[in-house]
Amino acid sequence: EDTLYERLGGAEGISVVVDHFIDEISFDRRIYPFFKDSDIERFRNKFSEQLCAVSDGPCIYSGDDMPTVHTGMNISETDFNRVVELLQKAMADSGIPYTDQNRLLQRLAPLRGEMLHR
Ligand code: HEM
Repeated sequence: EDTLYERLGGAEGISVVVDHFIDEISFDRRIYPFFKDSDIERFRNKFSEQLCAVSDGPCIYSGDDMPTVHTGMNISETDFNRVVELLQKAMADSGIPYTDQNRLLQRLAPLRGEMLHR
């Protein structure tokens, strides 16, 4: 059986999704302000690594933990839902099938409590 990582297209597939995701963020009036002073190359790198790791790919996440990263941002449910929507859009635009989109989102969902209202 394929791993979710393989179903997403491996490193190449994830890199396409993350490019689309960063594009979506940069055009989004609600979410862009959170990122305006961020090092986007670092974000690209660490977020890709995290997607690889949670989808059972050959990566070990080397970024900071989720509470540390998102503390001080005061992220609301609406902000969180919007980011999920942008990631969904990025996956759809990358040709990831709907069921695989949902599989990935299900694996990220448990992290929600680590970033809200901090
Ligand atoms: C499931 C949802 C999310 C995941 C898996 C996630 C994951 C990550 C990861 C892996 C990083 C990079 C960490 C590092 O540099 O070591 C990061 C950074 C960041 N995230 Fe999230 N994130 C999520 C939701 C959100 C939301 C909802 C917002 C804001 C609305 C947000 C705003 C940011 C910002 C601004 C950075 C850059 C921080 C910096 O400049 O140092 N994230 N996130």
